[in-house]
Amino acid sequence: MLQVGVNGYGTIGKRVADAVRAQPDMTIAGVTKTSPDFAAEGARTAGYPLYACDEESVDEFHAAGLAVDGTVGDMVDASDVVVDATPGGVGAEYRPLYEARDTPAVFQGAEAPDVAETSFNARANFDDARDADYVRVVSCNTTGLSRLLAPLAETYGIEKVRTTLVRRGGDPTQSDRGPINDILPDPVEVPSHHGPDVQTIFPDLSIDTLGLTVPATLMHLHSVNVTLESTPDSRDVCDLLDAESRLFVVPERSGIGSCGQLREYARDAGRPRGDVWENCVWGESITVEERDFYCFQAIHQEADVVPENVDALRAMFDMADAEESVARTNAALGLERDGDARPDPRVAADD
Ligand SMILES: NC(=O)C1=CN([C@@H]2O[C@H](COP(=O)(O)OP(=O)(O)OC[C@H]3O[C@@H](n4cnc5c(N)ncnc54)[C@H](OP(=O)(O)O)[C@@H]3O)[C@@H](O)[C@H]2O)C=CC1
Ligand SMILES: O=C(OP(=O)(O)O)[C@H](O)COP(=O)(O)O
Repeated sequence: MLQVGVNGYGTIGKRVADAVRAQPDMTIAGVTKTSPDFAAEGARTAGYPLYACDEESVDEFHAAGLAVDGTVGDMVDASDVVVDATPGGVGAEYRPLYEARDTPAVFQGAEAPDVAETSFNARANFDDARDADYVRVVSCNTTGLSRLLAPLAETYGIEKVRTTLVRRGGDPTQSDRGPINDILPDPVEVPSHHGPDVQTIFPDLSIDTLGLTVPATLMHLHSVNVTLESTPDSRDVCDLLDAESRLFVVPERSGIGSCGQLREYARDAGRPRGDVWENCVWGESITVEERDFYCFQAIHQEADVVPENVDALRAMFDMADAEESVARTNAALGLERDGDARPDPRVAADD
């Protein structure tokens, strides 16, 4: 069993911890918190060994009646590998501590790419992380784009990608973020940072991205145009995408027309926290005109990178190949095609 420590038990860290614990070949050695709040209590209730970020906060945890097993360094000592899910930039500050203890680590998307030996997406470049000590799982938006572009590139070839990313203003817990009544070019520079980030996965890809931020917390929504190197039929592309385990091609007959309905669909299916681990590509939006492919896809920012972190661990420790790891992760999470009885996207509402 691979012993995994999670440094930073926030939005991503707590989900990664639960996903790791669900796997047959890895377990949680511990999680860290800076403050003894409800999430720290939740970690204790979940049965995770809990560590404070430093000696000062150990006292705070004890004063709050929460037992801790030590500090971050103690957790690293108890771990074969750390998933660092601290806020952007903090992970890079921790890398020397991981190195000093000879402990590999997985970093997240807000870290600069050079925090790690390679950036990672299970569908696109699993093998690049094989035997690496430091790996960075790309951001939720970059993960979503990589999953969509990989099958298109392999099957049809890609000449150029143009994408507008409608970004959620914050996560549901982030009441200090916004906007609350506005629409922002964000970042205002063109291209946005997402294109270069996708190029950390597909180095030779020609891609332009624009970002804007809206008052929503549910999901990001991408408007995608890809100029292909061949001229497939829209139905063939729909079938190609539908065959991908982490792409949910939303069928017309499902009546799902919004991000809110996607999240409700996940809650109805009993998904933990109502998480949507897959990209959600609206089937009706999949259109090919000559060599131009178009679609809308929604990305649940709190969830899509979670299975990717699990696969990154397997790649680093050579525990499975890409196909086997993705299948194992999906099965353990309940992200399987048959398991969630998702309707066939090719069956229209009036068929
Ligand atoms: N939220 C999102 O939409 C997505 C985020 N990511 C990436 O994941 C990473 C984490 O983001 P997210 O989970 O949203 O962030 P959160 O703010 O939700 O969680 C960060 C966690 O790190 C802890 N922390 C803060 N400072 C330290 C420190 N010095 N030492 C140890 N722990 C610390 C916090 O502890 P405490 O709570 O006690 O303060 C908190 O538990 C970022 O790189 C982000 O870009 C990737 C995809 C999507
Ligand atoms: O951490 C994230 O968003 P945030 O930095 O806006 O909180 C998500 O991964 C999205 O980031 P991105 O829009 O820079 O890809």
